[in-house]
Amino acid sequence: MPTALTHRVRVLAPPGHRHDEILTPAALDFVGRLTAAFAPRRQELLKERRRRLLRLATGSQLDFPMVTAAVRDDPAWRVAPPAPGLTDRRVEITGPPDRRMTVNALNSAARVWMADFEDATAPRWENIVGGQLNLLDAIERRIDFTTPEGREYRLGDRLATIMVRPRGWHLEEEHLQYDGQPVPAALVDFGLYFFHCAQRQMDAGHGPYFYLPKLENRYEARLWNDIFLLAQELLGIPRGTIRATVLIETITAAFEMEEILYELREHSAGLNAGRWDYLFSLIKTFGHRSDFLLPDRARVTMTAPFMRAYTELLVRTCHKRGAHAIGGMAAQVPGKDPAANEAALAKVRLDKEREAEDGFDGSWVAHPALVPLCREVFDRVLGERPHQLDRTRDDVEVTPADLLSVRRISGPPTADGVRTNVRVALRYFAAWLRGQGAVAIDGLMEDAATAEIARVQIWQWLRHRVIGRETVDQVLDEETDALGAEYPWAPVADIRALFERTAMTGELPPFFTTDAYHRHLVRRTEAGA
Ligand SMILES: CC(=O)SCCNC(=O)CCNC(=O)[C@H](O)C(C)(C)COP(=O)(O)OP(=O)(O)OC[C@H]1O[C@@H](n2cnc3c(N)ncnc32)[C@H](O)[C@@H]1OP(=O)(O)O
Ligand SMILES: O=CC(=O)O
Ligand SMILES: [Mg+2]
Repeated sequence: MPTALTHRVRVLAPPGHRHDEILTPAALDFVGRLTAAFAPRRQELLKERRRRLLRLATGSQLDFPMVTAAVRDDPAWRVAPPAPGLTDRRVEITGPPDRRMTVNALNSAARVWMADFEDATAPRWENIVGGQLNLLDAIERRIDFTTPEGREYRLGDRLATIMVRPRGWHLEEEHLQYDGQPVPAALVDFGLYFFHCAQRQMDAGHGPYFYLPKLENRYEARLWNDIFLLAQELLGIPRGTIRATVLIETITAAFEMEEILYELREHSAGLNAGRWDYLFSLIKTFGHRSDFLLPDRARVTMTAPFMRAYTELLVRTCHKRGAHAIGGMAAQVPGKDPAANEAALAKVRLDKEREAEDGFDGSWVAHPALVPLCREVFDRVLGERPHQLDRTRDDVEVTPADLLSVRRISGPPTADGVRTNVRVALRYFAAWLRGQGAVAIDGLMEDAATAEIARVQIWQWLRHRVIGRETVDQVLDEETDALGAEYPWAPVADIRALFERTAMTGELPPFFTTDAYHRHLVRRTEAGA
């Protein structure tokens, strides 16, 4: 590599156990190079996000872009063929890369494990560096451990393929700075993993594989592609080794699915239907419009016409281009009560059956106990085939109006719906501030995406006066008290203030995570390593 940039990259955090194995001068230099090359473009794209949001708020219409019609109409291009370990993706488990869950996920019999630095991780510095260490240790097969209670965690023989999801473009990593500015969090997560594990993964017969979250348009996909090209070049890894599945989880990206595949075509591993952020994005983008008023979250299911339009278009687009279409996350997780458990499994089964029948090539589960269920459902449809890319879904025709036909399921929120959103948001915030990015609340998996829905729904209902401020204040009082009683450790005043700032203000803050990160998770030291 050319001259080192190490002196321009600084770690502003107290040294942690084994952090020096991840934050090596060479790894920091690599992240610094990516930052130098791409941070300005990221800034520009974030500005464009804000400009577009404003245009959409002031009457501009969403449509499939005219300027890229030639890309959509050209029948010739295809994405790269599936890379080793990514041909058969019928079951994918997701979760944060904490040590115990890393072993459990890899052993879960899922084909793929999405190691998540994003929706399922609260971005405390220890979680970020610790997650990288766990990945490295797992790939090196030195992660086995025994708990003080004598429980053994050992990697088995057949492990899931690892795909890493870095944080989204909106987040920054305050504990790592380049020329005195925080490094884009996405480049920290991508860069450290790629630096340490790309070659190791190739030696083990796989490769450096990623999930890319919260993209809003084709330019953001192009940015990732350029990052991949430079990263491969800097480390002497053959061009086209990286593979990435893009989550279609913003309403604007849904209008550019084909273009996103095109931009990433030599590194593409298909698209995933990230339903929770998709709903969040829809409310955030059109929250000011009364025709986008949504009812209780529990009523907005995947069978709503606009959600079906989105998933059908995703399968059609992927298969037209030889790319895998991966289904999303049913939120139900197994619990201790047998009846509730049975009901949860039945709901997950229905969800996976619909996806498999629609043509998806595999889907996500949130818990190891759901792996057999998802596999069984996809086995039934796929049989011996590794995927169903041959199902081209030429029957599907989706118009912009179909993607935006929210009005067809509208209706007023119920008292239960209001309480559930307040309760979930407060409880999730408590977990997140404590360093846990995914939790089970009342039998449902909650993570950053679902918590975002909870708080923006309250904002939207207040904005359109379908609920009154007094109602929310009263529920908030009750639920804050309940939280304090149940979790005496929780900083209830901070949590309540976070809710008020992100759900009860005139102007909707784009993400609760950016606010909460800066106020509560940053522990910067000026005299770091
Ligand atoms: C919108 C989206 O982006 S979805 C994707 C992001 N979200 C996620 O990835 C959430 C993933 N799931 C989870 O984090 C967890 O399942 C939770 C938090 C919802 C529930 O976790 P728990 O309360 O620990 O569940 P439970 O007690 O039933 O776990 C039983 C065992 O399964 C393990 N386990 C549960 N979920 C997972 C998982 N996703 N990956 C690996 N292991 C898991 C637990 O670690 C525990 O292991 P142990 O017996 O060795 O201690
Ligand atoms: O990341 C997945 C989602 O549903 O959001
Ligand atoms: Mg998401």
